[in-house]
Amino acid sequence: MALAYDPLFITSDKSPIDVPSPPPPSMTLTQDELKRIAAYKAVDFVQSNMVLGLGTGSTAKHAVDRIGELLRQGKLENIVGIPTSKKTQEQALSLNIPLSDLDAHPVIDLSIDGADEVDPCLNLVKGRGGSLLREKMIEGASKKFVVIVDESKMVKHIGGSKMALPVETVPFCWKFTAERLRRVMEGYGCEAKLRLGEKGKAFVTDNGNYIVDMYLEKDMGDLNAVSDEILRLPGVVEHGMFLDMASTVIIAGELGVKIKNKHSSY
Ligand SMILES: O=C[C@H](O)[C@H](O)[C@H](O)COP(=O)(O)O
Repeated sequence: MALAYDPLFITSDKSPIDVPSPPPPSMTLTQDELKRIAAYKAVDFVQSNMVLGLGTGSTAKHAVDRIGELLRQGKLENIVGIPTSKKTQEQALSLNIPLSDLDAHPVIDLSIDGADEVDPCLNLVKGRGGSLLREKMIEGASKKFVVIVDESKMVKHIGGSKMALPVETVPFCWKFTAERLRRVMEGYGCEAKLRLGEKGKAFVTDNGNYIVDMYLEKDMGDLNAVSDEILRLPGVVEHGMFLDMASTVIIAGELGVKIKNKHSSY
């Protein structure tokens, strides 16, 4: 379905316009509508003949829907999608988006995906939906990585939402790994909890692993140092901090759409 929304304005970090006049009260949008606006804007970057990383989650779902719609209408041609999860794979197949994988396409033109947190340097937290490993592999292999969020995802620092920073771990002795993780991050007031899925059992990722969610009280400061320490733990597969990976972040808010590009000052 076409989006019946004409953004009141679009600002980018190349534009000096940052504080537009507020929309009329009747324009109040739901969080899902904001996600869809950001997603549709990102799909403007898609061109025919591209290899695309297809993200996972409630925001990326709108982008995948839109790509399927444009393919069906013949406005896009010869697209190859690389899905970041089994769920996105199913969605893309249902929309007849041709699919492949990183083995066949080790370089991706453009990936579009949501995020759980975005900090002022465009570092991200991802994986609250459980798909961080495939996302990191695919988005890390992308020439351009466009992140789509509603404004609620913007934080002052990573972990700032006080919600989970996910870490994918092997199931073998997960408690041991969770405790090692907690110790690595205890200086930031960290709690580590196994993510639970259906019927109170451990949530299992697409890769057959578990997720330990880290809840932080304080700013971690040097994210690269913390990342290195986490990745050095043998039971850890990957964590949900996506550092210096996003090229562009599209933020949809009540007052319009804002586009932030990597390495710009704002
Ligand atoms: O594991 C899930 C992914 O990293 C999602 O991209 C992230 O959680 C954002 O999801 P949503 O768009 O549903 O907020």
